[in-house]
Amino acid sequence: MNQVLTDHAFKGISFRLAKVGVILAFILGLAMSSVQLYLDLKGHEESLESLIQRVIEVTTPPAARAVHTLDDDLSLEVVNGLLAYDFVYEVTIADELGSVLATGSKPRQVSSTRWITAFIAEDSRVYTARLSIPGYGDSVAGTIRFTVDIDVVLAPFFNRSGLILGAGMLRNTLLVLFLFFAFHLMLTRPLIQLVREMSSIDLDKPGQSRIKYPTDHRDDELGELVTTTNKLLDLMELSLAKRRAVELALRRSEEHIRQIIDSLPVMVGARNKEGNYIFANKALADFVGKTTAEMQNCHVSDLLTFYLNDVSRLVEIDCSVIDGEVASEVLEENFRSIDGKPVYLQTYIMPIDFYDERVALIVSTDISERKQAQFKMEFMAYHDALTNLPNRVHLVERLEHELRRAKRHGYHGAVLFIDLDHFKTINDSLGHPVGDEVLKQVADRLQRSVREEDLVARLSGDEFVVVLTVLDQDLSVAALKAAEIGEKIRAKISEPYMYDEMELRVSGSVGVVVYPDADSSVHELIKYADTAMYQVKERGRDAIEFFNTDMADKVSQQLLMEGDLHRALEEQQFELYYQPKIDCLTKAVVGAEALLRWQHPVKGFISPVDFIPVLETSGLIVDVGAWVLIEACKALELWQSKGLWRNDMRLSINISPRQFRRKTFVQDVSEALSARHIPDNSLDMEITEGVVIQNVDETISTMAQLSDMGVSFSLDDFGTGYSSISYLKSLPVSTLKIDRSFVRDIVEDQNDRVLVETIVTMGCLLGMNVVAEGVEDEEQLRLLKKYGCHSYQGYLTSPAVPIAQFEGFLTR
Ligand SMILES: Nc1nc2c(ncn2[C@@H]2O[C@H](COP(=O)(O)O[C@H]3[C@@H](O)[C@H](n4cnc5c(=O)[nH]c(N)nc54)O[C@@H]3COP(=O)(O)O)[C@@H](O)[C@H]2O)c(=O)[nH]1
Repeated sequence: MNQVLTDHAFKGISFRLAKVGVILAFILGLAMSSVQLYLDLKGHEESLESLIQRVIEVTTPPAARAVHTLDDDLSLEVVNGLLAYDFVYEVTIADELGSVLATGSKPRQVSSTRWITAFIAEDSRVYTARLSIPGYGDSVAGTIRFTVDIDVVLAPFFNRSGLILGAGMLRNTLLVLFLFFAFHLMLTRPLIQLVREMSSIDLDKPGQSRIKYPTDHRDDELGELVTTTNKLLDLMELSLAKRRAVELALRRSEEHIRQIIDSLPVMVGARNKEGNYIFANKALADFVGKTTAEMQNCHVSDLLTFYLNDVSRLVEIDCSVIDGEVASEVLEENFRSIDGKPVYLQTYIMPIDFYDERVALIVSTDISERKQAQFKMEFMAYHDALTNLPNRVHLVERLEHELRRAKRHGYHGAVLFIDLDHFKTINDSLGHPVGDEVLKQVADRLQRSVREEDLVARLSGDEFVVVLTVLDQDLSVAALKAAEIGEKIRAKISEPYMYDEMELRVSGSVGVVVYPDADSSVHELIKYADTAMYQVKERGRDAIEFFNTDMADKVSQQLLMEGDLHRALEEQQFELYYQPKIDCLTKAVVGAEALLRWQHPVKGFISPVDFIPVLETSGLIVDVGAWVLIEACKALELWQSKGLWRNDMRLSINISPRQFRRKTFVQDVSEALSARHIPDNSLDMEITEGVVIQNVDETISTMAQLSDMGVSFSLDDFGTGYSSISYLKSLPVSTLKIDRSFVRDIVEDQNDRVLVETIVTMGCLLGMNVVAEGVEDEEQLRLLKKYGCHSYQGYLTSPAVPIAQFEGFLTR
């Protein structure tokens, strides 16, 4: 403590002020003393000169006399007289010729001030006076010369100067001491007290600490300092309270944000450029099996051990995002969970400033379910749901690849088109589950019959395609091998199938085409194999047939027609003809069927029997069917406006299965109906059993929606297909149409008569209208009337005719 005080004393303001005072006093004292001494010195100089003058005045007359009289004694007396002065130490009297008459000297006094005298004046000074004798004019009789010791002359000056300087020093010293104590008492001590008090302030509670006023300093600057300091303490307390409140709010908000981030179902983390996690939310920590605290500073490579991609690449991406080389990155990350399941994350990486560091913010979402669904969809897009075999899309892609490969390497492969014979019978008689089981077993047998590098695909229903890749470089050897494998496949298909202890038998018709075949495309190859397969069917089924040139002609004709049909739609070569439907009893017109006609610009009229199947296979039937719908509505509006159409009449249009299955079909019909002012319930749609049995539930739903719009349904070609009462009951069908193949031979063929009668009875029992088509003569009509058939259409009354002709018919 004493040391501190001593330190304070010498470093304190009092000492420094005293020091400054002393230096100033010293400088001032020195300056004043110097002036005073200088003036003193000048005074002395003047006194000396007047003394010397007086000495010369007193001494020269006797000295002149002594020279004049050559009186040595007198001269000596004068010399001794001068030496009597304490400041004269050498005297010489000489005549006019310079001969010394008398001389004298005395030793110089020892003096400590002689060096000062030499410094401020000179050591000695020589005076010479001319000696002249009164009455002899100005003639010089001789000279008297004496040397003055200046130090002796200045001795009184030195004495007084010492006194002045000593007194000044003493005064200054006393002044310093006084100032030091005064400053110490009045300034340093109270300041030290203030410093002590300030050091003892509790900085956590500045408002509770008070600085005391030093005694007798309440109203001066120190008092002011204390008052200001106390106010400052209050302000500090206030700002501390505010800061604490802000900190608390910040902490709470941080906790809330943390809670929110932890509750997010997405994984949020932040990694620095070294790949260390500096933040992780709960979802992320859970994902890697750690706590959020444990995640801190963990390196990405230590955490993502079950990561299936390249971890070092992650760090590279982080760095490029942090350095701003890329704005952000979206990755799909692939993991394998502990139980071996694949886990997919979609991860966004973007830069953020996290405290004082720029890091990569990682936000990952688990997209495993979406990915699985996507894989499933991708699989479904390329595979058949029943057999899991590749579907048509897959087949086309793979065959394109194989075709290119075969052309490049100069070898041959083969496409086998397989269709099961009478498979429909199994489906119809034993039900779809049995049919499905057979199809699965066929798929299995096909796969077992070929190599792994070959492809087995299911096109639709009971149609399969096998691609035999890399058979041989020689065409005939390749064809032979294809025939052998085709035969093996056919034999395998013919083996019995077991279902619920039932033995089922199915055969297969196989069409084969060897590729590459000229410049045939994949679609052409499939078509060729399909054509060859049809050839087998026509020749009696359960065999193999290779595609040949006759078939090629047929196919190319079909392809040509496809092109013509595209143009026909664009160039409006189609026309609708109308065939009246007649009430069997009253012969009144009860409606009509709209039938499509095509007038080819070169080939003339082409039968729908030839072009409708091409429209179907090419998919053009959808656009053409839409055109038919619009044209029919237009006609209905016209007839309504002309008063030709009665409210109980219906116009039927044919709807192809492909058109009916369109997702937008209901909407297309709704738009077509609302675009025209047509009578309510005037449109009828003829659908075949093929439409219905593909998906009964969906068909019922579509039909129900259309029924709500006033559309009625007729089941076309009834009797040629499934003809099941079970689905007839559940369908909103109002009319059964007896196929013209049964009407044609009704007069001659007992079986057809029975069949037609059964259909009519069944229709009546179900409360449906029954229409017979293809009625060409009165006998057929008579029988139909007899069986209770409601109406008919046929050449007996009118074939399908152009609209103008039909309008004439309606008018009549
Ligand atoms: N999806 C669509 N299919 C359509 C459309 N227009 C016609 N078709 C279908 O084409 C097939 C052949 O039709 P078409 O050559 O027009 O034959 C129809 C009649 O002309 C014919 N018919 C009518 N009366 C007689 C007759 O007394 N004798 C006889 N030999 N033939 C006759 O029958 C056909 C009507 O068939 P259906 O539709 O089953 O009532 C045919 O399958 C049409 O369906 C279309 O726009 N879309």
